[in-house]
Order: sequence, then C-alpha cells, then structure tokens
Amino acid sequence: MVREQKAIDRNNAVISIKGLKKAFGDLEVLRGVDLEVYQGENLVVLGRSGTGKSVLIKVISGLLLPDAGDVDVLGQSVEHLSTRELMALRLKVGFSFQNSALYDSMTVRQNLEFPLVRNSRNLRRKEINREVEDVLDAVGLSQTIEQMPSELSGGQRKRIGIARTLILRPEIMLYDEPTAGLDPITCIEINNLINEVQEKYKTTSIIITHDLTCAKETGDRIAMLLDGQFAIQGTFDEVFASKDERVQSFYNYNFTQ
Ligand SMILES: Nc1ncnc2c1ncn2[C@@H]1O[C@H](COP(=O)(O)OP(=O)(O)OP(=O)(O)O)[C@@H](O)[C@H]1O
Repeated sequence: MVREQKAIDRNNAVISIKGLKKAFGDLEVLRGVDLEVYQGENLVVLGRSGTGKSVLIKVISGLLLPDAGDVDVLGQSVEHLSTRELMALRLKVGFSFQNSALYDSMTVRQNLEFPLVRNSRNLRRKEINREVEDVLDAVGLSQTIEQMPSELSGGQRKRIGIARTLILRPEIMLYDEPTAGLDPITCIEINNLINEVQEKYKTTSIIITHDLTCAKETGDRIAMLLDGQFAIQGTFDEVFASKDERVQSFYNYNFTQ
C-alpha cells in the first residue's frame, strides 16, 4: 500500500506537552519533554528500551501523573482533571496494548461488546451488534466473530485488540509496539491497518515502536526520545539524516540485526 503524504494542520494540536518531567525515585525518566501532536497525524515515538516511551503515553492517557510540566490533551490539562473528567477523557484516548489484552474466556464478539456495554449502558442489542460488526469489518476479521482468542493467530489477536479499542470511537489512538513479536508479513498488515484506521476514523495516533519499517510506513512524523527529551523530530528521512551518534547507532542496530 502506497502511503500518501497528508496535509497536517499545525495550528490544530490535539496533544500539547511542555516541559514534562517524570521520575521514579532517583530514576529521572522524562526530563523536560516538549511535544505537539496535530489532528489527524500519525506520530511515531522511537527510543531505546527503558527510555520512557510507555511512561509518556501513560501520562497522555492519564494513567500516570506528571511531576512537572503541562500536558494538554484534547484541550484539557490532564494534571488538573477530577476523577470523573479523567474517566471521560480516557474514553476519547484509545490505548492499544502490546499484548492485545483480550479476555481468553470470552469470544471475539464478547470481547468487543465488553467496553461498549460498560461505557454506553443505553445501547440496544441491535446497535451493539452493528458496532461490533463495523469494527470487525474495519480490521478485516468479520469471520472470527464467534471464535475464542486462543483460536486466533498473533496478528489476528492484535487486530481484535485494535478493534476493541476502536469500538469506543476514540479521537486519539495510542499504539504500544503494535508489531512486536509478529513475522514480517503480518507486520506489514498491521502497518497498513494503522494507516487504514487513521483514514477511516480520522484519529490522531501515537505509535511507539522499535520497528523502523513500522515507523517508516505509518509515521507522518517521527520523534526520537533520547536521554529523556525529544531532541530530534521530523520525517523519517529527516530524523535519520541526523549526524547525532545516538540516532545513527539506533538506525544501524535496527538494520543490522
Ligand atoms: N510505575 C513505575 N514504577 C517504577 N518505575 C517505572 C514505572 N513505570 C516505568 N518505570 C521505569 O521507567 C523506565 C522507562 O520505562 P518505559 O516502560 O516507559 O520504557 P520504554 O521506553 O517504553 O521501554 P520498552 O521499549 O522496553 O518498552 C524504566 O526504567 C522503567 O523501569
């Protein structure tokens, strides 16, 4: 699938972060992160293991509180929200976990219904069915509706995990290592799905990955987390044209393994 360059409106930041700091005891993970993510773009966050990528998306989704700095998501400052406001915001921020987080004792249909029924109690059976069928169709797995997660391949589980996040129609999608542990062909399918989801649902996405092919295929923009800050941001080619040794070694490591 050839990806078209999208026009990004840089006046419309959906996520705006300034001077974000987060430490755990003596471990300073985020040391003054500045980042804007614009409506409709796919932003890829790259960085070595343990640099704080997951911590960053947990702060964005209100699962962790910042120690310092401003974190504005969909026009709201996450550190000043009440519990009720935070819950409402979390419904607009879909979190696609690395391990897909499906319930093994439930069918695909039940897995997909679960967030919907829990969060939108007034829906009729017909509407629930329609929503489930719609997201399953969007991820190309309509035929699995009555199957159990144990009967699915790793790539299919990822897709169902993405469908389960999508069913609440989030405005922002956060993908934590969407292609981890998948074979190269399935990785390509997941990359395509991330792009299709963006086109169909007009979401704004942050994609955390170590996989440079995924970064190149899905990212309108790349931000590289180095020593607790986004020192380098730009298109894939711009970022890897950098002479910064840390960037070059990340690139070489990825393509020589
Ligand atoms: N709740 C927590 N309590 C204590 N330390 C934490 C907590 N969450 C994260 N950390 C630490 O913060 C650092 C950054 O973790 P994080 O999971 O964000 O890394 P990452 O960049 O996502 O790594 P990976 O690519 O391996 O997933 C790690 O050293 C981790 O141990």
